[in-house]
Amino acid sequence: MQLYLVTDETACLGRDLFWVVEEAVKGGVTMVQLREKTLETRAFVDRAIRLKALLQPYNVPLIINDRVDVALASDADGVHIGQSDMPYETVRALVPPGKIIGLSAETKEHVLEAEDWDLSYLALSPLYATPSKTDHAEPWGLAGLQWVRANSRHPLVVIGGLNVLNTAEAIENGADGIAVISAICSAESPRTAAFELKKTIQTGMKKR
Ligand SMILES: Cc1ncc(COP(=O)(O)OP(=O)(O)O)c(N)n1
Ligand SMILES: Cc1nc(C(=O)O)sc1CCOP(=O)(O)O
Ligand SMILES: [Mg+2]
Repeated sequence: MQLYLVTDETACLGRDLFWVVEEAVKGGVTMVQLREKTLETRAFVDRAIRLKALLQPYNVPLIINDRVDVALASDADGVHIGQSDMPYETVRALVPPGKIIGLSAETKEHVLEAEDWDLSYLALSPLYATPSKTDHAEPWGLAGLQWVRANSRHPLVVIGGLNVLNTAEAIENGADGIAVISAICSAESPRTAAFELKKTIQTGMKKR
């Protein structure tokens, strides 16, 4: 989850979502989340199955946002849940061992509660304000990220407003990975954008 692409068809500037994802993976994306907030269930499952087939040859895991049923139906690699989604304990009971479970943390209480849970990663939600998700919580900022790093045992992903200019500071302050929509989906070349982000992450890692 060093470079985690979250999909949003509306951010793809009219280009095919599968093309954008494959270009991004060729550029260095290491995990992909299918995030569909309006798609009906059957179309969501179909899209997940198609995306899984696309990602498999690259060994890039597919995560499904919100919907454990869609993750199971498509044999995705995992699920991402937020604070208004299915509770962690229920997800843990439904998802087979070995699958990825990621959780959004919006507050310090969420971070501390998650210490007892078997998570693959914790996402700081959001690091910075972003127009890509208008109902997001109060941004953590770098001071918040430092607090989470000091108080969480989980791998940390930051999401919200990440781009090539602020990725290094996030990594140097404790993030293990970044998750993005617009920095890749809306880039002229999703492949080049992913390549540049990945390079910045790796440079940031060497500095901590
Ligand atoms: C990697 C990652 N982090 C955070 C979120 C947001 O999840 P959530 O708060 O449940 O909001 P929605 O994305 O469902 O609108 C995410 N999807 N992925
Ligand atoms: C999907 C999502 N979740 C967020 C959260 O705060 O939990 S912010 C976000 C959108 C991130 O898009 P961009 O990279 O374009 O800022
Ligand atoms: Mg959600």
